[in-house]
Amino acid sequence: MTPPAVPDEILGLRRSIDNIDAALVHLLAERFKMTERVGHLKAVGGLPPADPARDRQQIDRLTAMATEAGLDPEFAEGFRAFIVAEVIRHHERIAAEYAAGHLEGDVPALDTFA
Ligand SMILES: C=C(O[C@@H]1C=C(C(=O)O)C=C[C@H]1O)C(=O)O
Repeated sequence: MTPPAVPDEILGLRRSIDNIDAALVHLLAERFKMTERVGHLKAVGGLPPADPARDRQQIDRLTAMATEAGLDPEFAEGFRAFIVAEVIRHHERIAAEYAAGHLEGDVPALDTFA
């Protein structure tokens, strides 16, 4: 049996969902450019990849924002933790590259328009 046709309203909503997904991908790409540079600056400055105090601030801020926005704060925290875990992996790799002498002290310029 063929399923019923997808109603026009759902098709319209999907166009907006696609736009939002595109914005999320672009925002995440920009965020990773910032955190990549933070990773270089931390490695050169002798700072550890993870910063639990900064994490605490972000959890408190995002939990409040999510609650205010009507987004499940547990979901928001899971999403934040997922991204930060990936950032910390990047920072550990960058630090290891400096430690192995594969990177010198020149921190690559921030390229937000690439
Ligand atoms: C990017 C940083 O490094 C880590 C990653 C963070 C993030 O992705 O927001 C926040 C804190 C750190 O655990 C930072 O210290 O700002």
